[in-house]
Amino acid sequence: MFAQRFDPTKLAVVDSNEEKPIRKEESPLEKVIPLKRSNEVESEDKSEEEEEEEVYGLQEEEAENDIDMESGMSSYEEARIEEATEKTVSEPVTGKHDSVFSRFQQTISLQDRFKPDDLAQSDEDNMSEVEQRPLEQIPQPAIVRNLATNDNTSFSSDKSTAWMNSTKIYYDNSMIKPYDTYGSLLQPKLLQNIKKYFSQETFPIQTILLDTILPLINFSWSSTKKNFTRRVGDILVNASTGSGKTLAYSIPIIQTLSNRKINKLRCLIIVPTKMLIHQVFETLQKLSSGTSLVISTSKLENSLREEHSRLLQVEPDILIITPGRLVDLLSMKSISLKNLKFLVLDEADRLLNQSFQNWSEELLHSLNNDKSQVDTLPGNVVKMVFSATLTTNTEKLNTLRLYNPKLFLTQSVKLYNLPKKLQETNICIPTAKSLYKPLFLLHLLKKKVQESIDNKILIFVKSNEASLRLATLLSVMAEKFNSSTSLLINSINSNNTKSQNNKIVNEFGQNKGSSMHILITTDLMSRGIDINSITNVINYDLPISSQQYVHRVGRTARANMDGNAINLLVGKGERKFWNQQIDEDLSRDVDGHEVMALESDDPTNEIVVINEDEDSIYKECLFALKSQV
Ligand SMILES: Nc1ncnc2c1ncn2[C@@H]1O[C@H](COP(=O)(O)OP(=O)(O)OP(=O)(O)O)[C@@H](O)[C@H]1O
Repeated sequence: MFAQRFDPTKLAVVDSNEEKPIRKEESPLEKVIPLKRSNEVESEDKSEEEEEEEVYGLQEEEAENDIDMESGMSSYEEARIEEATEKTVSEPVTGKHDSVFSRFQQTISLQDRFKPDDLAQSDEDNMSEVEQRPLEQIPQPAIVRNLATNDNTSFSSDKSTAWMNSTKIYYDNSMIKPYDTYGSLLQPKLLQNIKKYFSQETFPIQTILLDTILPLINFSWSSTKKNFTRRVGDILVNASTGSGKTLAYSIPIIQTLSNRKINKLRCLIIVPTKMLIHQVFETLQKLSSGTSLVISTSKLENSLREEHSRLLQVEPDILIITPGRLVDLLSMKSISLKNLKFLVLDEADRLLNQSFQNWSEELLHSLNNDKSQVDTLPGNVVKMVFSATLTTNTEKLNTLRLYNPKLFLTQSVKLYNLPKKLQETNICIPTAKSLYKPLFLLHLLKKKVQESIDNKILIFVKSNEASLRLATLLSVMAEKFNSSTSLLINSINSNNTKSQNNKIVNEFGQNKGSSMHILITTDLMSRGIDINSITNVINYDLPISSQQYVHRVGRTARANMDGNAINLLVGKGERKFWNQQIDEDLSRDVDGHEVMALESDDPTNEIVVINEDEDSIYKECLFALKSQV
């Protein structure tokens, strides 16, 4: 009945026989992946969603039969899960169920012991964690990639067929050109808006995409509206964080639709979080200014009924929406996909990992139904799949039933690319000194203040509780160590209401002032958030995967600007985890930076040196914290 017990002693040891460059600090160990790692990445997304609802308080603002927008579950499903959860928890456990129930509790507690508590999940997640599946083998982790070869398809063994069948189009960071070179391919008004609101020059991913598909789009749209989508084909983009993906997909869409005569829903843009809806909307509004295009967003604070009537009154050309709300609108026939030409999945790997309500199947089912009236052939919509950590090794891309896909990527040996102006630093703390980690963080922040008061720092921790606790302790320490004037410390956590958290994020984005602004948050801020002035990202707690690392550090060094990522690594275990489970997957641009490692026994490393006075003041702060949190 329950998923097979997770036995940590049976960690999957994957023996990578292939010769691979042995890193100087790494002995020739076998690569070890915890049994649940691949699922953890999956559940990481669910827990982020749950966290999102919690932190943004989406649940309490739901109208009666609306849905949890982030989780994507309809109220019906939620009720079922709650009922099942209540039943499990409140039902008196009679004798005959005792042993089953206690085994279930043991399994959960055992899994939690081995799962970073940032995956501390709400009941729904635990319910989804205990999948109703026959007692068969738990899916083994994906085969470890052989990184020794230079062939960037070296990990092709675990790639989806969609990825394998795609036409690969490589680009590199040198591909930058003035937008004026597209004068003959772009509507004059669109070109004017790009240069007015964004830039005179392209970013590499924009160059390669516009060079490849603008001629196709312009020719196909003018010659055959019906086969236009098949002439263009589907588009997969794997491009680093902050590389301008939003603009890359928005420009071809506005270029195509600004010629339309009547407003019909021709473009659906699906994003995983509420914050991203607003960000994409702003980009499209700027690009389409001066046109009659109708761009709508799914207002998550509106009730489903209001949204339904609004969409029936005015059909938008472009709708930006989260998966959960999309499924409900489709089931209520609030929108028709009959005229759809573009389907965009932004942060696609995160979206495809969101399994709630099986949104992708629901979407494709509705698309086939609605399209059956006008075009039943494959390739009747241009699907655009974008991410900095695009899923390569799951069947999830196949569920999209891609048509003649083009895959845009850079030549890199590893799985993910980091922004080329990102400087990473590892601060290695011996386990014996881990008690002083908050004090080392204060030393680091004071050092950043000395470098520049304009520093804006995002600190990632593993859970809501850690965010609240660290913010409180830091504030106490800043006062005791006379640094409170120069540090403005805020935290995103579930103790705040949704509007308080939104206000904190907005202030952090606009912060101008005499003190350095510090925001402590969990991974809900790691996806797509575009605050270009973040100068430093500090991983106070390590992320649980290289994918999460890429999105966290991608909050800085955006749009070709400089940025710093600092990782606090406690003990040999975290150093090994960083080397083997994070660093192994990362490509750094040829003219990018090398990772710096500050060793705690390095006398010049003032961050981890403590004098006696500091020691006693710090202990006073810990004591004071006990009374506050
Ligand atoms: N050609 C350009 N020149 C200068 N800035 C640009 C250009 N294109 C986009 N930008 C800016 O770069 C920033 C990052 O863009 P965007 O958010 O689209 O990146 P992204 O690749 O989607 O990042 P993430 O993967 O984190 O979502 C935005 O502020 C955007 O306005």
